[in-house]
Amino acid sequence: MSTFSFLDEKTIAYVVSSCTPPDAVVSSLIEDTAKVGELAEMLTPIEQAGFLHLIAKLVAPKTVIDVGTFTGLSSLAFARGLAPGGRVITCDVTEDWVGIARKHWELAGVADKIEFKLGPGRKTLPGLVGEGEADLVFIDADKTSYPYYIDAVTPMLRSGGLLILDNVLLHGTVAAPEDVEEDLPRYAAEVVAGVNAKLAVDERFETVMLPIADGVTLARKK
Ligand SMILES: C[S@@+](CC[C@H](N)C(=O)[O-])C[C@H]1O[C@@H](n2cnc3c(N)ncnc32)[C@H](O)[C@@H]1O
Repeated sequence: MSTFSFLDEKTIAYVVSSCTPPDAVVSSLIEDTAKVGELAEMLTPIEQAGFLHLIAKLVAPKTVIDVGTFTGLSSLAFARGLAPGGRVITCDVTEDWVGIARKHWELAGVADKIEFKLGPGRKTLPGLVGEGEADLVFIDADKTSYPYYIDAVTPMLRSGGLLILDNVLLHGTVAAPEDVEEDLPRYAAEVVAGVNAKLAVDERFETVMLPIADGVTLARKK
């Protein structure tokens, strides 16, 4: 499975081997995801999944919103770090891979803590307004909708809550979107570069960008 990193393969392997190893459930989820073919590269890299899990344990959220379910690894990482009685609400535009997700949520004993909503994030997120405040939001779906997603979830995020954005470096293209030849990747790079620039000066948040995997931004709502 090839998930993007700025590090060379040897160094990635070293990083992964220096983290707590995945347990049997996560290993099985990775194996099942590899069988979906090329799209397996959408899976959150294993070292990033460990990072998200640790963040959840530190925050001990009651409500997590996870935009972009795929085979369920990020939701699993969050569900295992919830406060007692907490839940993860996750959405995806397709249910093609939710079978893999549900199988592993069951195996981990967290299926009852994760609610999957089918539909585009732009439709699903406004419907979450009545669900109470969120403590943690992870955005990892279509990159060109990031500005919309941030606007939609910011009012739902409690003060002190954490917004996490994935792929904020977009393979490095965000530093110079004008150098990207193809139209759609260039547009995505422009959009994400705009998000990064705006968030860095957004006074509602304290923001750090981490060069882990394809870039992860943590923004704490003041
Ligand atoms: C990078 S994957 C998510 C990876 C996942 N978070 C994990 O931990 O492995 C992106 C997911 O976003 C979904 N997606 C794409 N466009 C979407 C949209 N408009 N609304 C909701 N989900 C979308 C894709 O179907 C895909 O499953």
